[in-house]
Amino acid sequence: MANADAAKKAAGVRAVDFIENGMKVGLGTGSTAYWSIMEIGARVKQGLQVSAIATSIQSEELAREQHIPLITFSQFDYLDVDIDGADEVDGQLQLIKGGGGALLREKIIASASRRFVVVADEHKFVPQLGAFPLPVEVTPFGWEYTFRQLTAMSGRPKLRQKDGKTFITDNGNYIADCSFGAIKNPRSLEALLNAIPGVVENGLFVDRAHTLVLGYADGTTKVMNKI
Ligand SMILES: O=C[C@H](O)[C@H](O)[C@H](O)COP(=O)(O)O
Repeated sequence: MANADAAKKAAGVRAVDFIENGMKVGLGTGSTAYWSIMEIGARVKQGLQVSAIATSIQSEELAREQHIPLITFSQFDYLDVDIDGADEVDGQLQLIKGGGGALLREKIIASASRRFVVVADEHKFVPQLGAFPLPVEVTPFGWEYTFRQLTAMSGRPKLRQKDGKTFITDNGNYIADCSFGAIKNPRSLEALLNAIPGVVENGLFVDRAHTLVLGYADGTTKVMNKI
């Protein structure tokens, strides 16, 4: 296993220790959350009882393969724990997410969770957010106008492509990958972006994470809690 994968696996597996019997759980998206879903599946086979909701179609399919019982929003008021990855995380546990395009469902599920545990390899931990392009989910209707608004904010938006086509999110929207440079005030940028009518959501997760599990290439982990 490559070093980065070992670090992701270590974080993803360790985070599952926060799940107790009977809990309602949010399942994240991406190559780190993958390991959490696999570990939850393994523990379900050993008798752990959980019910879960996924942050993407991809993770939902993986959960089904792992025989993890799934629930819908009509079946719960809140989730006990959400375990999800990040593209960048700073010392205050503020995040950039959405590298896989799942940010909207991820933010709804993080918001519905009493405890949001972020899993990441050591390279995701940064002194300041902003080197990773900030994903912004926009409606296809009027996207060119919305992009002009993002450009006016110095966001330098790029329409995300995949396999030579425009990338479409699970919600039928586009992604603008933006470069704002170093993000000094994530809270205000998150709010300013969401004030643009064609913006559905953006990948800044401010004051949402409670716990960070960082994984290292040697298989060790470090747990940090929001102060
Ligand atoms: O949209 C994708 C999510 O926000 C992922 O959790 C994030 O991109 C991190 O993914 P990975 O663990 O694969 O680096």
